[in-house]
Amino acid sequence: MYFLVEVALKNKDEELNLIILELRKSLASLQEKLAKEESEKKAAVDSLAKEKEARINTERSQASLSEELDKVRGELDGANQRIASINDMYKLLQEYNSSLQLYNSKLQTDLDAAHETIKRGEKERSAIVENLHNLRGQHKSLRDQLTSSIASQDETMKQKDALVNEVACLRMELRQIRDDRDLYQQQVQTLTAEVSKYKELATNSSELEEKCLSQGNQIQILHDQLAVAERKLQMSDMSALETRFEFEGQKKLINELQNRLEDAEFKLTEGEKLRKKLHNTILELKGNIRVFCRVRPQLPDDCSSNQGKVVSYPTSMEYLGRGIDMTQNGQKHSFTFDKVFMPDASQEEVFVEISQLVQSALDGYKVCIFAYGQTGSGKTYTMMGRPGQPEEKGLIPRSLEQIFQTRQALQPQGWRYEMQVSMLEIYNETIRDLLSTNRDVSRIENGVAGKQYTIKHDANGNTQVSDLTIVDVQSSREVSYLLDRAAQSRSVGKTQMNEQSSRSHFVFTMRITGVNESTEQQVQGVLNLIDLAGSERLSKSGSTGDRLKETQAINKSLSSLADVIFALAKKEDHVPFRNSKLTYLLQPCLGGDSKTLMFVNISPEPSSVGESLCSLRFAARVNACEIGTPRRQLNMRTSDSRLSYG
Ligand SMILES: Nc1ncnc2c1ncn2[C@@H]1O[C@H](COP(=O)(O)OP(=O)(O)OP(=O)(O)O)[C@@H](O)[C@H]1O
Repeated sequence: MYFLVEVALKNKDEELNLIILELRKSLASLQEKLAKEESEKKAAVDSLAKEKEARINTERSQASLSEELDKVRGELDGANQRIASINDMYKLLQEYNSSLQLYNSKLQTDLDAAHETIKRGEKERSAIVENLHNLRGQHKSLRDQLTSSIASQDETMKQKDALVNEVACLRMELRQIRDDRDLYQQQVQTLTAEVSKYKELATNSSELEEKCLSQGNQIQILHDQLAVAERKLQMSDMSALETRFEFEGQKKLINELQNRLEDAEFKLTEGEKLRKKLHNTILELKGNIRVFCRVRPQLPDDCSSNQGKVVSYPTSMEYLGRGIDMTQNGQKHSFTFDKVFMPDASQEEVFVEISQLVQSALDGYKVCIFAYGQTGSGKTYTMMGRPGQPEEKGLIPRSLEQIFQTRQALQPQGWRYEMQVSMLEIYNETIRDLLSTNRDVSRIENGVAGKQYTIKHDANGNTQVSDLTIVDVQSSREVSYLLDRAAQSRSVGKTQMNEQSSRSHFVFTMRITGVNESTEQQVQGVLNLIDLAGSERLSKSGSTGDRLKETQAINKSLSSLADVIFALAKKEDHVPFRNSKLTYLLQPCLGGDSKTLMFVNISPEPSSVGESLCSLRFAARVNACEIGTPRRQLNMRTSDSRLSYG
């Protein structure tokens, strides 16, 4: 029993040991699990802490993101607004673009039409010229016919006179004969009475009968002669009448031909005017700087040379009035410009060619005319003319007269114009105000510069020179007075500083503001007339000291002008306008939307042929320079604006 209990206990003990073992195992695994879970829990707590931190960070960043979002939203709204305004602007630009395209195509059609009209004009002109030639031929032959008919009429008249004389003689003879006849008839009557008396007395006298017979025959002959003379007289009257009719007819024909000739000549001049106008329009559309060349006549002071003539002009129709040939060392160099004025061209003829350009300053364009050429080639003569000789007034006084006359003529159409002028010179790269009442301020004393004038361009392409004297003017007489004052101001400089007027660039500016009182339109035009200093090489001028400095300054500004022209011609991105005062001042005229014309003045002297060739080559480059289409400054009435250059 005890054994059994012991076995049972042993079994139980084993069982319990097994259970304990199992429990231990499970405890170990539980402990392991617990440790794992604890580590997991720790990790979870860590991660929870991290998450919490992350959440806080996220919340923070969410808050900042919300802020940013708000900001971005604000910016987005702004951007949306900007996009809307850009869209509006885009639309506007598109509209503008399409209107520009329309305008462009209109201009193109205008250009084509202008070309067509020119072609037509040219054709008409040549037809008219041919017609005129034929008419002249007809006119000449008719004139010949007329002279021969006049001669034949004279002859006939003479014949008629002779016949009239003859008839008068015959009439006298006839009268005589008639008297004789009457006498004879009386005699015959008395004789017949006697015969009858004698017959009555029955005595026939055969002698008396014969006499009577012969006298009757004589009377018959005289009657016949009279009839013949009367017929002749009638015939000569008729032929004189015919000649008179013919003469009247030819006179009518000649009058008619003369009228046709005048008509054709009028048409020819009108056609020529139209051609010029269209040519100008084409040039404006092309946007080139126009160049006129003027050759001055030989002067008594010119040193005569045995080299012969160096300047000649082509006579072919194509180049007539536009071509010039310069011969150097036997080699001919040919140039073509918009117009070439020969030495005999008068100031009036030259002005006629630029008057339309001057006119456009009143229409609201910026106009710039400048004269370029070597010293003594006639720049000042062209621009200012000869003082005290009204016939030889230059372009500046003539332009002013025209402007004031047109101002008067436009008054009935409601236009009121205001004019302001300024005059300056650029001497040794320094601006001098020629209308300043305090002359010393702009002068260089002992190498120390006086008042400094600065040039500024505004966004509208208008140029202003600070502190420059600007004078309101009402008549061309006032401007003439100011021109005289400016000339005096220059000549004062000349005596005090031993300089010559030609050693500086002279710039005359007139700003024209026009308002139409009925349409409220406003135009702003500018007229710049510039007499440049003479271009010459240092070697030729032989300058020293102050003169050398002047020549160097002139050469610098003129070569800057050339650089600007060449950069424009090559369409370079950078145009060095700022390299000299002159080019900076002229920037709107050279690089903008103004109508610009250059006179290249040439001396006919053989000793100047080198300088002349340089000037002509420069002018040819200028002529090829495209500066864009001129723009008219036209808007509705605004407040007053002060003078500017371009
Ligand atoms: N077309 C012309 N007809 C008659 N005389 C002329 C003509 N052109 C110039 N002259 C005369 O030639 C001389 C020199 O002319 P001008 O003074 O105009 O030259 P310039 O080019 O202005 O010289 P500078 O550069 O020295 O000022 C003057 O006596 C002038 O009267």
